[in-house]
Amino acid sequence: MNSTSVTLRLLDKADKEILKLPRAVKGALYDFQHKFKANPQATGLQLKQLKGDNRLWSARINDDYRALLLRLADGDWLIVSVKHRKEVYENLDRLTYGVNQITGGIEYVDLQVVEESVLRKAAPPQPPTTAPRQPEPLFGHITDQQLTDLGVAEPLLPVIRTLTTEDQLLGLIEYAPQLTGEVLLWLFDGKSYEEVLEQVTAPVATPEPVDTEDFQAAAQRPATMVTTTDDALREALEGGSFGRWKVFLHPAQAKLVERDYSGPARVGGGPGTGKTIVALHRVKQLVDQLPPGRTKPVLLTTYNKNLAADLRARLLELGGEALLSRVDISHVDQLALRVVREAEPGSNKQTIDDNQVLREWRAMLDELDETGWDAEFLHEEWTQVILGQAVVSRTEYFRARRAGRGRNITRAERADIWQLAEKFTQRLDRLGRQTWAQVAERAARLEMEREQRIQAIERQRAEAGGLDNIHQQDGSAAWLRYRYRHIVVDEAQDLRPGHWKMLRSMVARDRNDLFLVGDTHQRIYNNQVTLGSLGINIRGRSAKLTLSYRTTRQILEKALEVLEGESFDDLDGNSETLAGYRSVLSGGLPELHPSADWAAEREAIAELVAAWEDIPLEQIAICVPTNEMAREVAVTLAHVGIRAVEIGPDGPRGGEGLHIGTMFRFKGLEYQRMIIAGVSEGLVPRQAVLQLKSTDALRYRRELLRARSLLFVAATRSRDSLAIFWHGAPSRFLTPLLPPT
Ligand SMILES: Nc1ncnc2c1ncn2[C@@H]1O[C@H](COP(=O)(O)OP(=O)(O)OP(=O)(O)O)[C@@H](O)[C@H]1O
Repeated sequence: MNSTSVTLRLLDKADKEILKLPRAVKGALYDFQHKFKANPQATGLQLKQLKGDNRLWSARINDDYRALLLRLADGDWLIVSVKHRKEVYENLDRLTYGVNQITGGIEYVDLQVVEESVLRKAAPPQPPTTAPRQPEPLFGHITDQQLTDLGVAEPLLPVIRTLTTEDQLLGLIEYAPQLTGEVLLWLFDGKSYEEVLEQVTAPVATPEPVDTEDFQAAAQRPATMVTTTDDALREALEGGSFGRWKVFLHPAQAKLVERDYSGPARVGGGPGTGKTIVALHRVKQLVDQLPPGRTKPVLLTTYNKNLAADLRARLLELGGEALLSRVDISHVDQLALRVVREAEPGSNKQTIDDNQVLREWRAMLDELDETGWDAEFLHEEWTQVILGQAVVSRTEYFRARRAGRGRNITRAERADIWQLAEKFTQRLDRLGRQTWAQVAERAARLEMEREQRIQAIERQRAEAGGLDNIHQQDGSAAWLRYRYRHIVVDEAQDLRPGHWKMLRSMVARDRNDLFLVGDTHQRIYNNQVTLGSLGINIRGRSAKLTLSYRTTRQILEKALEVLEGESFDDLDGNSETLAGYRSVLSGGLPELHPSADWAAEREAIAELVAAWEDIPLEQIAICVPTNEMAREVAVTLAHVGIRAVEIGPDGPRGGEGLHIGTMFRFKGLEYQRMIIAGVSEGLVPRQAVLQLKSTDALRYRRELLRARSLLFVAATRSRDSLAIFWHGAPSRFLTPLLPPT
């Protein structure tokens, strides 16, 4: 057989089995796959068909272990399992495989293994006290036909019928195909057949009719989660660093990554559903389709520096230096600043953050002895209405829309605000400072002008029958063209209107131009936009991910309660929900820790962290409402010898230790264990927000929503466990989590 024509793939879940193998066997498996690809018929491999089956084969890894392989076609093999020699032939009739009729993906089930796993989780027999009650089957209300229609693997139906406890169900799910697990858990959580069909099954169903005998076609479908790359297999064998996300995309994720979009596309979805993962794979997909070159035609951007650094690290993991060399990774403010500096090379203005801007507003109001307006209000009005709508004159400001701004203002008040805003702009200019909102708006204007020049050149070129007119080019003599071929945006919910206008003008309006991922439930910077009005039309190209890979079901349920009663948008003026949002991960309920006062709360936190001896410190994070509280917790921890590093705007400030910071800092991050501290009334939300209730009802609602979203973001950073601390009265947001009084 020709060695180059042999493909060897590894089925999802087989890699999990492999991770558990003894070290020596892993090494042998690595050698095995090389030998197999070179020549499956080599005598040492003892490749043989299993009795009574035309597709299942076994091959020798070493003296004791065998690989079980499906022969998909000539020279096309799929490893479905690795087993001890003795177990291969014992329960042959219990090994089943097939093509799922709904997803069209290949599924492999070892009934023996599933049943053992269910049994391990079964409750020990109870001593006969009173007449034992027959436990209710978990899925008595659903027919076999319904389960198969939902995509449950048929061979598992008899075992599913025996399930009576959640533990048994979790035992089954560990070894069942992915979709079976998702469907069963969602039904177990009380969702109806129709809901599951719509939210779990339909998104992964294959549109074309499935030929269940065509294994080769099935292997190509996203629902068959396989890896063929050597690197991925090697990493799996080495354990530890193996990132499953690099290889086994969920079919719903894969569809979004691979699709050809006729224009801008958007992917939403709750925390931990893999939006960032999808964005990274999308970048790779786009680069793979470009001709080779030395430029960076793809932009990957996100909200802040810390997150951009994280994207860079993950993209490097996914595609190595070759991929990185074609991608510009910048956070969106940095990008805007670059554009502004390019246009004003001599300028050395200092760019200041929101806190500094507010201090400047206050200082100015004090100097003017102006008590009629508060700094926060003026800052927002200036940023969102004046800068946000590029208002340049008093007359324009009189006409400007103030939707969503809360209290109405009279004409006289508008005149007053305009005057203060002008004074403020002059003051910043005089001080040699600018705000990030100003930078974003300037960058947007510059890029829009640039785009107009490009379009004018293109028009002229078209008129001249495709010939270039050198005089139309940039002063630098470089060809003036769009900065990027494709733009991918993470954390899209927090970008400002100026950012969007800038990005829109940086890429030609073409297929696959913009790809945005984000979750408006996690919006924490009050930058609500309607993309359509900013020239970004996502209609018909919007999708949602629903399966969380990070947060356990128990934490997810509680985190969602924090948001109850609020409504959210889809970045385009319509509403969006987290319907279908779920997890197949299971763990403990969030722990609740009340204390009498702040000092006692800090002691309690230190005590809990000290008890987590076996957890690496970098896998633990504590988030608190204010920077000062972060410092105070760090001091208390230091007293008991626990090192903490603060997360600043650019990420952790050096050194090793657990991470500590305000809730804002945890956007986009994840930890094994998470502590949210200081969740007291008056701190979450801040007292100042509560005071708005009587003065500015709309702003009050907006700030309340933002505070909820912050808590939601914090709560969904944890993979395994979440502990919530407070002192005095608990935050009003915790009410649904507290036991009824
Ligand atoms: N297909 C997958 N296989 C394995 N792990 C995955 C997969 N997709 C995502 N994950 C893991 O789930 C976690 C969350 O993924 P990611 O950060 O992309 O989610 P997100 O939707 O961007 O979250 P957030 O909105 O909270 O920032 C990560 O640890 C990631 O590695």
